[in-house]
This record gives sequence, C-alpha cells and structure tokens, in this order.
Amino acid sequence: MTSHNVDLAIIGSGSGNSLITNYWDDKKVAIAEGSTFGGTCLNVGCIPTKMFVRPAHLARGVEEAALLGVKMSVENVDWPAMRDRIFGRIDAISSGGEDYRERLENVELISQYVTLGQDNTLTAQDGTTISAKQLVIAAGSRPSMPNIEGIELDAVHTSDSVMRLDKLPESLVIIGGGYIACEFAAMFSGLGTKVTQLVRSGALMRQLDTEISDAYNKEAAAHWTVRYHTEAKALRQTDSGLDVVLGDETLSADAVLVAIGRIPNTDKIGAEKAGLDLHQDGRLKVDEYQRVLRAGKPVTGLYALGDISSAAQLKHVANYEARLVAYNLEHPESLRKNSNRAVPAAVFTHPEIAIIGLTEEEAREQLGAENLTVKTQKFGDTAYGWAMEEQTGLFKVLADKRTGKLVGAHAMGPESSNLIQPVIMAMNLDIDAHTAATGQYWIHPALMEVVENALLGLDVPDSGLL
Ligand SMILES: Cc1cc2nc3c(=O)[nH]c(=O)nc-3n(C[C@H](O)[C@H](O)[C@H](O)COP(=O)(O)OP(=O)(O)OC[C@H]3O[C@@H](n4cnc5c(N)ncnc54)[C@H](O)[C@@H]3O)c2cc1C
Ligand SMILES: NC(=O)c1ccc[n+]([C@@H]2O[C@H](COP(=O)([O-])OP(=O)(O)OC[C@H]3O[C@@H](n4cnc5c(N)ncnc54)[C@H](O)[C@@H]3O)[C@@H](O)[C@H]2O)c1
Repeated sequence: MTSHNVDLAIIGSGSGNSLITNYWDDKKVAIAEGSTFGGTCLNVGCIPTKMFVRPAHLARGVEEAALLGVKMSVENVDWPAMRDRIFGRIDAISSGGEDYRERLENVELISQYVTLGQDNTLTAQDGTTISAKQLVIAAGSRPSMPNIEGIELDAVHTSDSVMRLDKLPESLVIIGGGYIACEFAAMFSGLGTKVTQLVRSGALMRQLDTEISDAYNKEAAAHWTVRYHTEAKALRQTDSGLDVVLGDETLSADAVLVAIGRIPNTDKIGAEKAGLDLHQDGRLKVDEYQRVLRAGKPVTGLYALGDISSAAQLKHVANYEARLVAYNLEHPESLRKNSNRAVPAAVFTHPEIAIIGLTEEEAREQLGAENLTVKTQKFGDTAYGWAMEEQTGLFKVLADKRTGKLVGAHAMGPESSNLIQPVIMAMNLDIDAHTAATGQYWIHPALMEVVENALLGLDVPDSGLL
C-alpha cells in the first residue's frame, strides 16, 4: 500500500491548484483530483460557457443590425465546429496543467477521489494514504438533481454534459430560473434552438433588484419561451427525444437541461464522518481565516476555499480565497482575514446582467428610505446608446445620501459585466459617488458614460471636484 507524508495536501485541482506556489518548491505537496484536471470553471463552467455565449451573441447581432439599417442573416450555425474549437483549447489546457503537475518532483498528483480521515489524513480509492502537515479542501460543488421519473435518461443533461452534445438540439427544455439556466437559455436560443424554460416561481433570477428583475424577465420572455409557475413532473423517452410531463400538458423536446442549483461536495469527501461543521446547505463552516471548524473551533492546519465552503459559488471568490489560503499556509504565525468585501457577479445571459451590493429593497431596509438615493440611467439616453439604438439597457446605482457612500449597483444591458467595474472599484476602495463621478475623465462618447450619468444623478454631498 502506498503512503505519502507531505507538507501540504490539497483536495481538488480547480482554484486549489493555484495554492502550489514557489514557496513549496523545496517541500512535498500532494494534490488529489478525482475528475478532469483543472476543475469546474475551466472544464465545464465559466470558460466554455462564455466561449459559447460569444458566437450566440454574434448570431443575435442580426436583431441589432436590423435596427441600424443593416440587413443580415445567419447562414449557418456550425455546432460541431464551435464545440470542437472550444474544447480543442480547453482540453489542451487541462491536460497541459496535469502534465506539468505530474512532472514536478516535489508534487504528487493523485488522480483519484479521496476521503478525509482523522488528523489531516486522506485515503484514495486504491487505498493510497496521504498524511499532511497542512490540508486544504477545495473540492467544489456539483449539479443538484430533482427526484423525478426519467431524470437518468440519456437526453437529460446538466451543464457538465450539455456543451458536448453531438448536434445543436432543435428544441430544448431547461428546468430552472437561475444563473446557469438563464445563460444557457440565451446561448441556445441565440444559436437557433427553440428553448422553453420552466420556472417554479413567478420570475427568472428573482434574487435580483426588482427593477432589474422585471426588465430582465420581459426581455427573456421576448427572446425564448418562459413558463412561470411550472414544474416538470416526469421525463419520458420518445422516438425523437423526450416528453416533459407538466401535469395535464406534455412538452416534446430533443433534450432537457437541468440547472436547479449546485450542492457542495462535502458528502463525497466524508466531511460529516470526519466531524467537520456544516451549514444547513451542506457547505463546510470556516472562520475568517478560512480555517475549517470542528465543534465550533478551527482545526489546526485545515483550510477550505471555493464552492465547498462559500455562499457565493463564483470563480473570482474561489480565486480570492485561494490567494488568502496560500498566504495563510505560508504564514501560520500572521494569518490574514477574509476581507468580506461586497461580491460582484455577472450573468452572461441576454441581456447581460451585473450586480454588486444591496438591492433597492435591501438598501431601503438597511439605510432607511429617507437616507437612500437611487438613480437608474437608461443606456438609450446616452450618446453611445443612440449609436446602438439601445432600447432596454439600465444601469442603477444606490448610495447613502448622507455620505455619498455607494451601497449597490445593478445593470442589465450590453457589456454590463465591464461597465460595473468602476462602481466595484469605488465601493471596494471607499470612494464616494461624487468623487467617483467627477474625479476623473470619462471617455466621450463611450458606452461607459452610462455609468458616469448614473453616478451624477445621485443626490449626494458635493466632493468639491468638478
Ligand atoms: C456552467 C457554469 C458556469 C459558471 N460560470 C461562472 C462565471 O461565469 N463566473 C463565475 O465567477 N463563476 C462561474 N461558475 C462558478 C465557478 O465555476 C465555480 O464557483 C468555481 O469553479 C469553483 O471553484 P472551486 O475550486 O471551488 O471548485 P472546482 O473548480 O469545482 O474544483 C473542485 C475539484 O475537486 C474535485 N473533487 C471533488 N471531490 C473530490 C474528492 N473527494 N477527491 C478528489 N477530488 C475531488 C472535483 O473533481 C473538482 O475538479 C460557473 C459554474 C458553472 C457550473
Ligand atoms: N456568470 C456566473 O457568475 C455564473 C454562471 C453560472 C453559474 N454560476 C454559479 O453557479 C451556481 C449554480 O447555478 P444554478 O443556476 O444551478 O443555481 P441558482 O441557485 O442560480 O439557480 C437555481 C434555480 O433553480 C430553482 N430550483 C431549485 N430547485 C428546483 C426544483 N426542484 N425544480 C425547479 N427549479 C428549482 C431555483 O428556484 C433557482 O431559480 C450559481 O448560483 C452561481 O453562483 C455563476
């Protein structure tokens, strides 16, 4: 039986892989990865999805062009070429990263699933044991599946498999109304698939600020079919695809995509058996230094990061936590705390959405309505918005009237994920709204003027700048 004694062991090769800095060059490290090297973001998450979003966006360009007096048509969507270009790049990056780790003398790559034992030990599927001075759990999350008849059928997909389909489905039923469902609904419908999205509640992306959520739901429903208050009761194989039973009614589709949330892999690593503290949703509990808790106390030398412990299942959060854990592993005598700064996110659906901080409802509750100032700037009321004939985009900012402190921003429209960054910067660096608006030049007539105008529209104290 093989056993390894190492200075550092890591479960998971997503953000966990970046913990292996030069500091470990003269020390022993083991990294366990039971699936494809590189984790979710690279192989089945952020990167391939956005590589599909781009061609879908181009295909949708026909709509915008028509508004501007250019008649275009999409001749052909070559799904196999698109898919092979995307995974031709991604698979090579994954296997290149794996080869690199395998070649490093100080690193032991364990290409198997492992489970936790006592005192920072791990056991692999073939019985290999790893005993580590410090251990990091970065084992991520996986798609959650509803318990309905037919869920195991071949034509039922999750985000793990739907991007590798042999051909572009003519029709697709998507179950779910969150990030993944809305990104794939926009992507497949943009490429020409007839998409029907089934949502249990009365709104897609219902956690959004209500003004943005209302605007987004209107736009989504104008581009693909959204069925609210609708649940799939059973899925049945047919000669041509699947029947999706809704109750009295049945929909037919080539394929079904399930996107109803992701569950942390704590069960897979045996976290409960190892006595580690869990949140109700199955995440590991960690303290402000990312140390894993057992009976409310941090376990010496045991850290967690990313989807397995974070409320925000986002790659920039996993990467930030990896930088923090890397620092703390290397400086056990002077640990640094998680900044707990506001977490931004963007949803690459159509139209694109970006968010940071409080919604208007939350801000009213927290600051008091009388202390809140809000401005919603229409993209269509700026020079570049005219150039684009933009009719739906919104950029909303919220601030404390008394101090000018920005407390949130919510955007829907082209390039929202980029446009929101100056507000993220102002919020993180504590720059008040008036200084952010007037303390710099804003390039004219760039689309970014949407943000300038939104900030200028707030009722906040004058910074003295012009
Ligand atoms: C379709 C999709 C699109 C997304 N798009 C975005 C986006 O645009 N922007 C964004 O910020 N976030 C996005 N995300 C979320 C983002 O991908 C995750 O938050 C991030 O990848 C989490 O990183 P991680 O290191 O915590 O986990 P992962 O990258 O999932 O890594 C965990 C690794 O651990 C391995 N593992 C698990 N259990 C074991 C075990 N017992 N033994 C050995 N190995 C194990 C897994 O195989 C996996 O490779 C998306 C996610 C999905 C699914
Ligand atoms: N652009 C991005 O940053 C990005 C993109 C994709 C995924 N992600 C991350 O991945 C996470 C998971 O994405 P997701 O879309 O799977 O989850 P989600 O939490 O965003 O949305 C899940 C949706 O499924 C619904 N739902 C839950 N159970 C259901 C059931 N049994 N039947 C029908 N509907 C049900 C929920 O009401 C919700 O609308 C996201 O929360 C996000 O953090 C981020």
